[in-house]
Amino acid sequence: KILNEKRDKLEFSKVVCGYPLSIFFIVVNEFCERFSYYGMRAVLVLYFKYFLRWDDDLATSIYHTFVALCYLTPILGAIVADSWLGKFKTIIYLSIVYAVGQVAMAVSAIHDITDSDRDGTPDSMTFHIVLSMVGLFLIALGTGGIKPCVAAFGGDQFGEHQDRQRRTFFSVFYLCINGGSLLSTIITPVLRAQECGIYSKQKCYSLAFGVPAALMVVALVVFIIGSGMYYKAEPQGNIMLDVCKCIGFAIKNRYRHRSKQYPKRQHWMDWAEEKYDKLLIAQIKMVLKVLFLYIPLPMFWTLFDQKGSRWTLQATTMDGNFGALVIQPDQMQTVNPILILTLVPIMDSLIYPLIKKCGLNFTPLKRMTVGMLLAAIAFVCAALVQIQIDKTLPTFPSTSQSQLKLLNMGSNSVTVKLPGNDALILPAAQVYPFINNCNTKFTNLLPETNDLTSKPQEGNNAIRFVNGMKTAVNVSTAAADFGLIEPFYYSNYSQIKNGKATFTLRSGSQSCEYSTNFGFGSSYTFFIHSTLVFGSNCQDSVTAVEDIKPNSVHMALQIPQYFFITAGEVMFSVTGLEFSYSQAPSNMKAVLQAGWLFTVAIGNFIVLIVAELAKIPKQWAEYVLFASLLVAVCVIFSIMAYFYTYIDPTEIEAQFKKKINEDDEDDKSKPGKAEVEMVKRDSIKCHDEYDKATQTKM
Ligand SMILES: CC(C)C[C@H](NC(=O)[C@@H](N)Cc1ccccc1)C(=O)O
Repeated sequence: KILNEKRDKLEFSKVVCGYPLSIFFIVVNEFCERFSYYGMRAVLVLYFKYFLRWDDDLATSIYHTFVALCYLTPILGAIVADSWLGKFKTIIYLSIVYAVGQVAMAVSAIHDITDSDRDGTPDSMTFHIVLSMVGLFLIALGTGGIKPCVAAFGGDQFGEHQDRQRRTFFSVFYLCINGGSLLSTIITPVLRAQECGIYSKQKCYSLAFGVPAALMVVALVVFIIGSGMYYKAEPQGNIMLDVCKCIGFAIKNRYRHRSKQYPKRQHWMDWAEEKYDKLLIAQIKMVLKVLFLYIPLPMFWTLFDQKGSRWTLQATTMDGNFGALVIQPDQMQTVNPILILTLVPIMDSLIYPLIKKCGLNFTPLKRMTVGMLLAAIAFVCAALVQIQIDKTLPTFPSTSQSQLKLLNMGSNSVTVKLPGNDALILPAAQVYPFINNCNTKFTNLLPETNDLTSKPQEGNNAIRFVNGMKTAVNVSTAAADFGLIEPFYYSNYSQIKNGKATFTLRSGSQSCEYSTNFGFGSSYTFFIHSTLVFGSNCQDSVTAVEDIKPNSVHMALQIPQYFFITAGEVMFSVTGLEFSYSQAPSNMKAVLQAGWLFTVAIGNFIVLIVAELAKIPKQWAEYVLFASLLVAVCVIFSIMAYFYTYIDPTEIEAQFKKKINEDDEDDKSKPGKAEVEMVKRDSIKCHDEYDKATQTKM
């Protein structure tokens, strides 16, 4: 039967350069699917915030819940595939669900549908919220459900002696994931920035969701085109139910025979032998061994997934000016897929063969251990960068202090005497920041509200104007309106992006322009002199007073941490994907892929919990804490890995099946008591063969 299976696999698809042609359809499907997923994800928070008008907290919570759900649903997909529909049908049905979800998202983002008064804003937000939540649920079900199936289905296309090709397939598969995600994270934000609409023009979220929806349909069509070439392993009944029942029986039976009079068995699962097939017991042992090894793995993902949160926040306090190119903080994340696209081929064709040539046996579990260490190094790099950033941050008043800023609006310097302080000379048009304890009282000072207590967000610059003229002045730019500023009063802060900004100062029908350049994360108070003459150049009549310095640590300093985390990802994730396939019994390939993805979900939950619980005041210390935790987990993992013995599930299954066939034949000729004895003998023999097949250690 096994030999037939092997022959079948090769007969199903044409072979090109030693690879089954069917693989082409699977990797193209993965490319389009990841484009669809990451493209939609790239604009999701902005959609929540600006289209559905949710606040930051709600938008972030729903976003993380959605991501976590996408890594929990693989379990569902895997059970359906391995026990009921088979991988092929599961991929088809869940891809349809997925595409419907993406279309629902695109439709939910058409503001014209409920904009009956045609003012550009939806009139029934409930419609858009409900439709988008249904859409997200279907997407989570679809993307998570097919994820373990597509990888395992790809692995299934290879024959038993195509280990090398199968390893290369998993690398190419990973390249496609990152190629798709890289393209979409660049393209969909551009689509979102377009304006579209029937009655009124608004930011085009429907297009930003519509293109990923179209790509998901393409993914489905490509997968169906390959249909005739795939090797489709049949599902073997409700395997998960059998597994649970078998484990339950083994535990119960062990408990019933807990007294010392009963001889011990090699493995606690052997207590299921009275009722269950030896092959099933052996398969469960294989799965449990791998799942046990997975226990420390979520810690890697905990660090890995902070790229999107902590590291992006770190980038907002850095300078993204790369000469001709200005990088926004969230665009730094694209460094990860770019590095994947370069590192995977380098590792596969250079580093791993070189290590092999040096006579070192760089086994999958060793690679994963090194991957974890590299991720820890990435966090040490992040901590070092953070220390540099902290040195450039302004000092803000603590909770027991207050800050006073004195601005000399006159044209001469003045002497200021503050209670309990020496007199100071304040030059014209200058600000003097003064931090004092709250119990010091100042009188006769202009009350100032809404001053900054932290660096401006997202690399923006916080700008305000102080009017030193005797007439009210209106100030505006293309990006912000500061409104009418009364004489000797100040405007609120407005957020201005980096680059050149031109401000128009207007009084009645007269106006003049003032231009200046901004970096990232600065704050300025622009003081309008009393001497300003409208109609002339007002460049010399406005003084920029720097409240907070622009970010001076360059974003390029984040590249080493991205390099190490991505090198770690290549060693850990690409290897783990293949390891989960190769160590799984034939009827539980998708289930083990889902187990692997489950470690990603747990890692994401740990990020949420740690972010809430561990309120470490210094960000660099938090990075060091995470790095240390991963090193500790890595030590535990390497010990566990040392005791792990690699198996060849196909060989073990073949031996068991052979024995069962022989037993069947013997059954016909030797019924009765002799048969029981022989099964016992064979069982011992099978265990010996199992042991022989599991010789290689870490
Ligand atoms: C976490 C998943 C198991 C692995 C995989 N993700 C990646 O390969 C990331 N490098 C992709 C990426 C793209 C853009 C920004 C950050 C990460 C997956 O999605 O299957």
